[in-house]
Amino acid sequence: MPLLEVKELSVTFTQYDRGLRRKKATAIQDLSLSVERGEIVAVVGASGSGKSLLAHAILGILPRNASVGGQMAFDGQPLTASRIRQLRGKRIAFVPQSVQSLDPLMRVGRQVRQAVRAGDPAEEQRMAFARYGLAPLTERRYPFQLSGGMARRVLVSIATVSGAELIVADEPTPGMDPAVVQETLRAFKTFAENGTAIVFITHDLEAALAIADKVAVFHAGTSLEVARAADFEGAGDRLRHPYSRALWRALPQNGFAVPDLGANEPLSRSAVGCSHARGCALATIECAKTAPKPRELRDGMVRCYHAT
Ligand SMILES: Nc1ncnc2c1ncn2[C@@H]1O[C@H](COP(=O)(O)OP(=O)(O)OP(=O)(O)O)[C@@H](O)[C@H]1O
Ligand code: NI
Repeated sequence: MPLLEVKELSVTFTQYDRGLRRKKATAIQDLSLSVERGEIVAVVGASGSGKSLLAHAILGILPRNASVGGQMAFDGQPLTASRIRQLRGKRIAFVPQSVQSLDPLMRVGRQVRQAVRAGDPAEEQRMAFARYGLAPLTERRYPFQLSGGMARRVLVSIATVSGAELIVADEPTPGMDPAVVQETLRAFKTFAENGTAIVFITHDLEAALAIADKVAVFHAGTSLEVARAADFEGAGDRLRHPYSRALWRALPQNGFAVPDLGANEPLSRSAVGCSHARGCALATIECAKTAPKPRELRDGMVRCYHAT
C-alpha cells in the first residue's frame, strides 16, 4: 500500500472578473500519483504546470478560493482537512518553495528546534545545520540576515528534523551552491533509504534523476507521464511521452535539442485536446479534439494516443 495516494485530483479557482462576474479556472485536472515508503518521486515540469498546487493540495494549504476534487489518502486513511492539520509538521513535512514562510521575527535556530519531535532539539538542530553546511552561528540569525540559499537550507532542516514519514519538498535547492545542492540531494536519498517517502518537486530534471525512483512529468496541470528514473537514458526511447522525451533531449549532455514545445503559450489546460498537441511531432486530429486518458504502459503511466 502506498504511503501517499493521490487519485484524480483537481484544483479549480473561482475568480471574480471586473463587474463581479464569477469565472472558474481549472489549474489541476485528473492528477494521480502514489508514493511508497522509501521511495523518491520527482515531480518535474515547467513553471505554472501545477507542481506547487499539488504540494499545497496534499498539505491542505490551498487558498480559500480553490476547490479540490478527487481523493487523497495517507497511510491508508483519507486525507481530510482535519486529518492533514494533525499530520502536518509531524508525519508529513513540507519544504515550501518560498523562503518567506520562515517566521521573520524568530531566530532560525529556534525555528528548527521547534520542529524536532524526537531527541534533543539543540543536538538535532546542530546536526541538521552541519549536514547542510550552515555554520553553527547561523542559528542566532534572523531570516532577513540569510541569503536565499541559506534560508532554503533552514527550510530543509525544519522539514528533516521532524522525523516525518513523508516529506514534500517544493523546489528545495535554488540559490544553493552546487556542493550544497549535492549534499541536500544526498541527504534526501539517505532519508529515503531509511524509509521516508519523498515528493521532490523541481524544474531541474537532472537533479530529479540524481535521486528519484520515479519521475512524474507535469504539463498544463496534470501528469503526462510517470516513468522510472532509469527510463531517462540514451535517446529517450524508453520514455513513453513525446514531451518527456523532449525534456530529456534538451539537457546539455543530450545536445540541447530544443524542440518547439509551445512552452510559453498560455496554458492550454482549459482547451480541449492534449495539452501537448501543439508542437508535438506525433499529433493527429484526435489529439487536438480529445485529451487522452491516462493509461498504464511498461510499469508507468502515459497520456498519449501514440505511445507504445
Ligand atoms: N491563487 C490562485 N488563483 C488562481 N490561479 C492560481 C492560483 N495559484 C496558482 N494558480 C494557477 O495555477 C497554475 C499552477 O501554479 P503552480 O504554482 O502550481 O505552478 P508551478 O508548477 O509550481 O510553477 P513554478 O515552477 O513557477 O513554481 C498557475 O499557472 C496559475 O495559473
Ligand atoms: Ni511552484
